[in-house]
Amino acid sequence: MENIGSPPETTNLVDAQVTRAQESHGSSAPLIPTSRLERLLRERVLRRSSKSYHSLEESRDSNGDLDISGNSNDLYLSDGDRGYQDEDMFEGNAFVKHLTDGPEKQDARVPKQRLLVVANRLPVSAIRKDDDSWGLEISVGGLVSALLGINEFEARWIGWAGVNVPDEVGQRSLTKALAEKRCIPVFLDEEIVHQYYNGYCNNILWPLFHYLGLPQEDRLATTRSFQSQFAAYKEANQMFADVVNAHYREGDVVWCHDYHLMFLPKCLKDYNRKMKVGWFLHTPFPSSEIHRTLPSRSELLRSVLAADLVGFHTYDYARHFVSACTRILGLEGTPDGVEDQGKLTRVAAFPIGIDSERFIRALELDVVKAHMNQLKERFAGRKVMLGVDRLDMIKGIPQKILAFEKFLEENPVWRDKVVLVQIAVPTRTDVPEYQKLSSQVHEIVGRINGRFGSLTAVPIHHLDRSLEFHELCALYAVTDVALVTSLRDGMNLVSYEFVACQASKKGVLILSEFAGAAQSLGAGAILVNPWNITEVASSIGYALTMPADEREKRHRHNFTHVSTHTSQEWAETFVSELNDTVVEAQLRIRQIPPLLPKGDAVERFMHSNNRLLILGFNATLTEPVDTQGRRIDQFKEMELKLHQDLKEPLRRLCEDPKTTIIVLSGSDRNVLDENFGGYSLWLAAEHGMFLRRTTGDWMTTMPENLNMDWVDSVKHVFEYFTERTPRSHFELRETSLVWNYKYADVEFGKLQSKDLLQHLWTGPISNASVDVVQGARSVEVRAVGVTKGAAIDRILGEIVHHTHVEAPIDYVLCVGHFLPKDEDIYSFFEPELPTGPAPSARAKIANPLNRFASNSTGVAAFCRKAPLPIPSPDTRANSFLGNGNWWSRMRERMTVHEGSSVLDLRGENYFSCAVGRKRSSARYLLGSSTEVVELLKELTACGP
Ligand SMILES: O=P(O)(O)OC[C@H]1O[C@H](O[C@H]2O[C@H](CO)[C@@H](O)[C@H](O)[C@H]2O)[C@H](O)[C@@H](O)[C@@H]1O
Ligand SMILES: O=c1ccn([C@@H]2O[C@H](COP(=O)(O)OP(=O)(O)O)[C@@H](O)[C@H]2O)c(=O)[nH]1
Repeated sequence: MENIGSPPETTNLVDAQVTRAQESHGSSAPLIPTSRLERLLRERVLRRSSKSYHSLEESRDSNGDLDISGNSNDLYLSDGDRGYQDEDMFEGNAFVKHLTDGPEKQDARVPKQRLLVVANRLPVSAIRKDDDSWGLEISVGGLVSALLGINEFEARWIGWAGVNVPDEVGQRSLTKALAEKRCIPVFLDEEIVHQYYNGYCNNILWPLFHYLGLPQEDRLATTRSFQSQFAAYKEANQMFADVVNAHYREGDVVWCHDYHLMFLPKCLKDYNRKMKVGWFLHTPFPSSEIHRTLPSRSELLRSVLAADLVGFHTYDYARHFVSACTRILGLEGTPDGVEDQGKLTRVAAFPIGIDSERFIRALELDVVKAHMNQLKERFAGRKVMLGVDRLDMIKGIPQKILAFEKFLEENPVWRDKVVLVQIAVPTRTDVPEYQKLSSQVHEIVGRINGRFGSLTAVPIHHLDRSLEFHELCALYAVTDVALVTSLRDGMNLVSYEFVACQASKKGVLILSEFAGAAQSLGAGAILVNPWNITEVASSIGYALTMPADEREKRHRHNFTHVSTHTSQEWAETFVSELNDTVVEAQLRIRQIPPLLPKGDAVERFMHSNNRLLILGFNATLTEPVDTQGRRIDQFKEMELKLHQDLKEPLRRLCEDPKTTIIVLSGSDRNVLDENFGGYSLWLAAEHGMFLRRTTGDWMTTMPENLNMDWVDSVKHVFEYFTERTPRSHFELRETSLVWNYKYADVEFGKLQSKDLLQHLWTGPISNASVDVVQGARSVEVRAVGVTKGAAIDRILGEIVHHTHVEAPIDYVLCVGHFLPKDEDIYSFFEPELPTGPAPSARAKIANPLNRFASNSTGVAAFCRKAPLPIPSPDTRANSFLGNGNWWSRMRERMTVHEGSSVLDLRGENYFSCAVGRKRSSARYLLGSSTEVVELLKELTACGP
């Protein structure tokens, strides 16, 4: 497994894993890996040692001797039904062996985890023989081949049997026949198959994901419109989900496969959010620029993101997916995956492999040897070149044949010394594009054979059918040069299988650089661009004449890879990562503060006598912005406007004599004046640097000697980057500057912000007393120590000074979408809060009395003895420089005054609440400003 970035440490999880590993392996050795990487390494070692033990055990015959013939693995599809040619495909196959064996025959030492594999296609396709009798044939394709290698789990396979079964009798009998193979059918009727499989899957998603673009929408035929095909796609996915839900048992792992089932993770999680759901894509995931052309682009991405773990064959595909989520959905891409409101979907690369042993063992079988002899005889005196592909436009079959033609054209001496055997397995034959391809290939092959063939031999042997397993192994083994020219290919297992069968011949692999396999077999193969016919033709010449020692070295390299990166390991790694991801997510959730208990907040508000509401502005009291896949209207969004629905409740709260409201914002005075000028409340602009009661004038709490000399040069840097970063902008405030790249291209914006920071640090602010505050998509430069938390003590002092306090403040609600730097405001009221992000602890503070709570004598500490003087500029400067002197002095002066206290706050009457954030040091969370509106409405309902 290759993570798309460096993984975080997960010690608790690791401990659990280690304990599990120790238990299951009976080891008492101290295994204390501290990171995910260490754990994976450790598990790999354990898996390998356990595997060699198991394989030794399994390959011993009854006499205890080693049996490498493979004959002990003889398998068949159904009792008394051993006549199908394809049953040989199951030869030595781990999954089918597992499918065939009952649980009682499994290894009793370690209970296996139940795995529900959900793929469009079952490993077997059904053929109806009679009303209630069925023949089962192995399905062809890389996905089936790979998954057949799994035997570590107690697996069930859920999928479509490739046949329409409209009648109940047939459905019942097929279900029964498949149950013996541990397969569970999803019955799709003809119309759904037409729209979902032929239509949306194979006519839209498949070409798009392979960079062939979208087909023209056919407006005249409703069955060929995106809309109806997408509707069928969703319907089919829901049908798969219904079957999964019916068979799911708590603790099962559900592994969804491929582009057919992108909607499935969401359907499953909607039904049961505790289900462990993984999704793996077997095709490439294209650049986000391609994916964004798809009309249902956002819905599909969001549905996939419902999974816990999302896997791809290569790092490139994973990167493209993350990039599509950031660019199209506006979500955060992290080194671990995609984050949405604190929920992380892990995204990683898990390159698939094959069950190499199965191929190696097969070569020892007499039947395979016999096939090899026949082939050698048939092609005696000629070098054999081989292509094995489904007849699919992504496989580049015409390009391959044209390159071969060019080679023959340019190298007449080879014309009777080489043959190209092309196995083109018919596939998706109901899709018109595939029908066209078939005619095109036949036409080219005919032309070339006519041109270079003789009475006794033709240069191209083209077969429009699949081969049985033993024939295929024999063909791989006698081949001199394999030719894989996919225009795009998720992985391409044919290249792996060829390598596995070449232990003695050490033939050459010519491999398209656009196949996922190029990442793993690129070192030993000759990589080509299949579109460059000249290059492929010359590579053919090079391969055919390659010296033996070079062939040997190249082969050894690839053989090592193929025999160590098996499908088994691939599946085990994915499932083990999925298990871990779920545990990690649970740990993460525990660290997220709970939602604000609104009822409690309202109830306590109602029973209090003097309430203080501290409210942020941006994203707290403004209209929510929907970035979920919609184009952001930058123009509208940049103009901060008070939420329409908030106007009335805010007005009523302001009229309440028992409630004081402060709007505390980073925005400048004008913005606050425009929005709140008509209300009776306190405004604290620029993080509290300016303060006014709306009935009075602005006061500046800014120290007179505050050095702002840096502003011009920072402004210069910000201007420079704004000019060079389309759709970024900057705000020049009186005490700070903010450069915002929220609307710019995410990745470019991030790069530019790194560059900008470097310019700042090495230039204008290198010696200035400033703080640089990085937001999710912004960089702000402020005078040092300016934070909302640092300002609140001064603000309170001013308010106390200007207000006639009849009863002590006994209720505080502090709500905002604040930057981490400004979250010090939350802890201002509870100094015993731990500084680290451990909000769960916050909810259960042992001492309900905070710093302002009554002391043992019942007298609050925050009381005024005498009128509070406005601090001098010097003392203000101290306050803003964050040394706390001013505050301590003020507190010293605020002792008992005629027996009444100014603030008497108990822990349970304090509600700090972060809006639209998951990671916060606030006690509670609210989802968005819409929920703030609801809350304030409920508070007004309490009446004055
Ligand atoms: O089921 P079909 O429509 O007949 O198609 C057969 C399979 O084709 C695709 O295979 C992919 O998976 C391979 C294994 O990961 C990979 O090596 C190859 O590059 C892919 O093309 C498809 O993704 C499967 O779902 C189909 O079953
Ligand atoms: O006559 C054939 C030809 C091919 N295959 C199998 O089909 C799979 C093709 O997988 P690949 O990943 O190369 O491409 P896909 O067809 O999945 O796109 C391989 O496992 C082949 O062994 C097969 O079973 N019978």
